[in-house]
Amino acid sequence: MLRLDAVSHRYPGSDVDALEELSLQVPGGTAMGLFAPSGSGKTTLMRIASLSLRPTGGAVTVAGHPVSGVRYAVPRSIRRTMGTVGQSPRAATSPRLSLRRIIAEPLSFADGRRTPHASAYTERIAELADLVQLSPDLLDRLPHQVSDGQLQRACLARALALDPKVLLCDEPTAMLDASTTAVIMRVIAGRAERGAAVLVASHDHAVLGASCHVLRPLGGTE
Ligand SMILES: Nc1ncnc2c1ncn2[C@@H]1O[C@H](COP(=O)(O)OP(=O)(O)OP(=O)(O)O)[C@@H](O)[C@H]1O
Repeated sequence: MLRLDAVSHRYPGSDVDALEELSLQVPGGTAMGLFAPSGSGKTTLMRIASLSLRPTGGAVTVAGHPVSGVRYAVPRSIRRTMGTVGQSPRAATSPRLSLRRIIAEPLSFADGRRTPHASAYTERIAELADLVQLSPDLLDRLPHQVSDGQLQRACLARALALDPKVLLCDEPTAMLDASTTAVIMRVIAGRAERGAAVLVASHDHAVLGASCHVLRPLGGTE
């Protein structure tokens, strides 16, 4: 479960809040769609929810653990239950890693390896590629050798590699065609059916409405 209580954020040097006292709760088994027009603070919120940005006010709780302390962290065991997908797969991947190694990243790091090690996870990578409908012949290509949609499928496979209990997606289908959008949103919604707390932010109401049980506007009431 993911919970945000009165979370606010003001960037240094700014005199307005990018995000103002937002509270929401995403229970396990729920896909919540957050309808968020451009500039409304969607990315700020998703960075806070994924613990990559410390809010200037309010509190975040992941799976019952309040996030706190100097490092603003949760125990590694909890951190590993969180998966994230961003809007730009190119910004989220190393250009030097094959898709196979990109998917192997969380599996490798969870096992204490310092670099992604695909050959140790052949079966799991094949299973994840199948889930996101990424054909096996693409797995040995580098990011510049595949389309944005194919790379985003690899990013989603990577986010699902450790079976996350919380899945956070910031505009996961921005710039993708309709068929890739449908696959990606179906897989994301399927994760909620398997018990995860899923939060998807998008400016596209139709995309959210087709896949999320709960829809709410950013800044609106729950
Ligand atoms: N690093 C930053 N420093 C100062 N202001 C920022 C910074 N990042 C974002 N902002 C401001 O915070 C507000 C919210 O930005 P955010 O990126 O969260 O919005 P968004 O809803 O994701 O928009 P978009 O869909 O256009 O990416 C905007 O007014 C933006 O200009």
